[in-house]
Amino acid sequence: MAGSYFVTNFWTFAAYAVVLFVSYKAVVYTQRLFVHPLSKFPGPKIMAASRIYEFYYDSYQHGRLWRRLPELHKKYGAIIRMGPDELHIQDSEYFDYLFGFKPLDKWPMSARQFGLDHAMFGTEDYKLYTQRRAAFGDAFSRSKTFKLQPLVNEKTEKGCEQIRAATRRGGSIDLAYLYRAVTAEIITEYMYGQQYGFFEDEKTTKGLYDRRFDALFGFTHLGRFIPFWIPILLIFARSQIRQVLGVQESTASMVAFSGFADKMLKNIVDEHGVKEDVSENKQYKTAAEVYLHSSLPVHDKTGQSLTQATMAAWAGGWDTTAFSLTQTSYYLLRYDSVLKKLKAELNKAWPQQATTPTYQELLELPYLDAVMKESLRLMHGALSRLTRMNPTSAEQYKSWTIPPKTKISMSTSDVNLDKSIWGDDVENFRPERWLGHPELDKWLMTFSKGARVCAGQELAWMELKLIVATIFRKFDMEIPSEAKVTDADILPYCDGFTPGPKNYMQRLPVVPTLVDG
Ligand code: HEM
Repeated sequence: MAGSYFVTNFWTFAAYAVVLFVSYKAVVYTQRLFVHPLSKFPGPKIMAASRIYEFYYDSYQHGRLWRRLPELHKKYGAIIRMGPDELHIQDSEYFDYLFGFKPLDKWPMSARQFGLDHAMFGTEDYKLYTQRRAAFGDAFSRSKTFKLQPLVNEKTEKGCEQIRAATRRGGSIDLAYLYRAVTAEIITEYMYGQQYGFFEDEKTTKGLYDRRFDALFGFTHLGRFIPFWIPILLIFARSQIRQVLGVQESTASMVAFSGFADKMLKNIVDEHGVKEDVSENKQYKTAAEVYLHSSLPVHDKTGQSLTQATMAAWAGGWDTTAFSLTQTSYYLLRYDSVLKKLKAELNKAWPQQATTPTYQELLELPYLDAVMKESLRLMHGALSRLTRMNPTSAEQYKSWTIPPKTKISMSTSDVNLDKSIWGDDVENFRPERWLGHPELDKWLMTFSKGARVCAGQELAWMELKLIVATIFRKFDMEIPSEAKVTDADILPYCDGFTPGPKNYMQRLPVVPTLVDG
């Protein structure tokens, strides 16, 4: 008797709960659609009511919202309501304005999407952000970057040695992997003062940029819906799921690297100590040391805070650059006329390949510059929309007044693919469009803009030019037809914040031969 009483009551309670939940949701959706301060803004009703549309395109379809948004703009205009509290604007002039030096916050959900609350990337508040950015001092400045040229050359030479080995055995080598090893070694040594062994451990290196596992579970985008889960997932569930699925150990190597970073940081702290005083005026070797000797409070320079701050800058500093290097090499090997022009310019500027050109010399080469800019334009930097929020005042976009606390998002890809700037062949790789047009530089948004512009862009530029010039001056290469490399292996397709190709992991096998002279 007591059992059936309990069951009856359970179902009554469950029915009430469902009715209550549905009524609550109906009230919320009605409020969002008809009473909300953003209800007058155009856009699909489903996006105004909930974030399910975003979830479908980004988590379920593995990062495809970035390609859907331009279609929505075509239908609804330059400003659309793309979430209950979010507006997305497609207007290159306005990008320049909003992402300039306005003291705006970042939307908390996008700031925390990788669980890096203590890093620059994860900092919402504008003031705190500028303090954390200042903590890296001149570590990523142009003048400091110039001093890193021997480091870049040394790691590039290590890469060349691997290509030479491939020529000796008459086989192929995967440039996508090789570039990751080069850029990861550069940023690891510059950040932590030690090598990790990316060249020696191909499996680990590939594990770091293999996005299949993340795509399967939609990790990158889940972080924008449930950010507090991400650190926990990364530390525990990831390795559990990996074991259950029998996925290769290399997919967990980010965790392994984190352990390595902690050890390096401990060494640095033991050696230098953590000080709040920056007046010492000392030449610090690594970016982590610069950070440690900043005026940030001690709690920002110890434990998880220190690991996150340095790991975030480290993580932003190699796959991005290597993705762009791989994409550039693919374009060069696909467009013979572009390759010939570049080689002619390099051969003239650098007649003896046994010598090493300086970065300053490479800066004088217009065609190299045009090739790199064109490849970066089509790479976009971040495929995810970037967000800003004014916590206290309204923002104005044309006749639209945007209430305070509204998330305003914009996409670098919208500017990089704006036909009114680049012309109708905007999707094509055509370096010539840059020649004699310095006014176009302002529209290259791949490193974003203003106060939160990519901190490492000077280092990225130096790596891109030195590595491409060196590899293409010293080697001829071709993509073996049996490797069946297509755009799906190389070009930006999935938004994993930074770009990923359709097949989740870049690969570019090439058969190299040595160039004479
Ligand atoms: C081709 C190479 C690169 C591209 C396309 C790129 C692109 C970007 C973009 C678009 C952002 C802005 C993200 C945002 O607004 O949330 C960013 C931020 C950042 N980048 Fe890069 N990056 C590159 C290389 C590097 C390198 C070599 C470093 C070296 C340390 C680096 C360090 C950072 C850091 C620390 C941030 C965070 C700044 C912040 O959150 O405000 N990046 N990068």
